[in-house]
Amino acid sequence: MTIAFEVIKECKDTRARVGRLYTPHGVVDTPVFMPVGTQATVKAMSPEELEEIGAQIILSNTYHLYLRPGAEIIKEAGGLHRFMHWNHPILTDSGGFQVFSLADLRQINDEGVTFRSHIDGSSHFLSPEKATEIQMALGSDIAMCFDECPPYPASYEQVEKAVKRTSSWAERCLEAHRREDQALFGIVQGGVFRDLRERSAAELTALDFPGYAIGGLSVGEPKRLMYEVLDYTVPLLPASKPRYLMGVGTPDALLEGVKKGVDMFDCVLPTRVARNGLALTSSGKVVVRNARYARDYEPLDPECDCYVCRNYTRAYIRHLLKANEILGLRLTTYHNLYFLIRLMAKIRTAVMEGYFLKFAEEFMAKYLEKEV
Ligand SMILES: NCc1cc(CSc2ccccc2)c2nc(N)[nH]c(=O)c2c1
Repeated sequence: MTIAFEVIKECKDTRARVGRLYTPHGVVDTPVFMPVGTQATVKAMSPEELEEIGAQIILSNTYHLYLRPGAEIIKEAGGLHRFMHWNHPILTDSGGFQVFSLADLRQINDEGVTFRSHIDGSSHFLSPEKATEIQMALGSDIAMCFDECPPYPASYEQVEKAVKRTSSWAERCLEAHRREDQALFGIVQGGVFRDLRERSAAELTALDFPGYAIGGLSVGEPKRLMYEVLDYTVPLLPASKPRYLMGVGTPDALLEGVKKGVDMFDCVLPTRVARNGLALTSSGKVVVRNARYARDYEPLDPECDCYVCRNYTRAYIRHLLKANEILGLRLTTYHNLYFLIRLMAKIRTAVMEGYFLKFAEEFMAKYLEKEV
């Protein structure tokens, strides 16, 4: 069995649950936040720092690694774990989403997608079979099906077409998948249309994947609409299998997603906003680049016990960011990842000890969406 999942504890008053995901490269406690390492690195972090922060599993990207350095090089290097010196679980996305969001798409049809590389403009073709072969070559523990994620807003017909393709492509991925030590997850599409979500979930669960992702959300729709779709989509997925909500990871969305029964999350937010000098803290977002922190000798988050908050001040980190010093980006990224990974650990404890709903309410009362 390439992957196994067990539910350890269910929450009484919500769909939240604590689980354990067994993969060839180790065990993952869920709910889990997965740092994104698109080009075989979580930007500005070394694998040792990721371990120190408590990262259990990281994400990487078929689209990017296929274009550069190429799947062959990574395969020759012994696979993605060896290549990037990360000896814990890795999940790779299938590349479809990145083609739509990054490349200048030349054509999409039932066969696959033809696109021009965002790096050098060269022409390429990705199909369910090719995306599956690339992920087998990379050797990730969890590979994702090649899907079509429609934009938001999109017409019912557009979303219906994407559901049909996503289901047909899922069968082709399953057919092409040949690695016993790698799990292939299905991805449910359907936009914000309930009947299409139901159809997509029915067609994918009929294929009996070891895990399921909910795609096509956090693509620009209002958060309350995303939550509404989650409310009726999560129950359509088998309770005994892991549920992964793709591309979602602000603190409020993590809490809401856990409450609705989601086990796995990823988001570029913590690393991306760090590059803009924004720190996630228990009282909300701190834009540490702002002049107001020039003489602030407090840590990024006075309630955080991470290496950065124990040793550096806002004033120093602001100075580094203003001076475009690499250490500024590293320290802000380290803290942001620690903050989200620590939040997930607190959530797991709260579910285990039966106070998750109270924890969620108290956290949200303090974590103001606005900048502090
Ligand atoms: N914005 C949400 C989102 C994000 C990702 C990317 S998640 C990711 C990013 C980098 C590395 C690994 C996974 C998606 N990927 C796929 N395949 N389908 C989606 O509908 C989708 C929706």
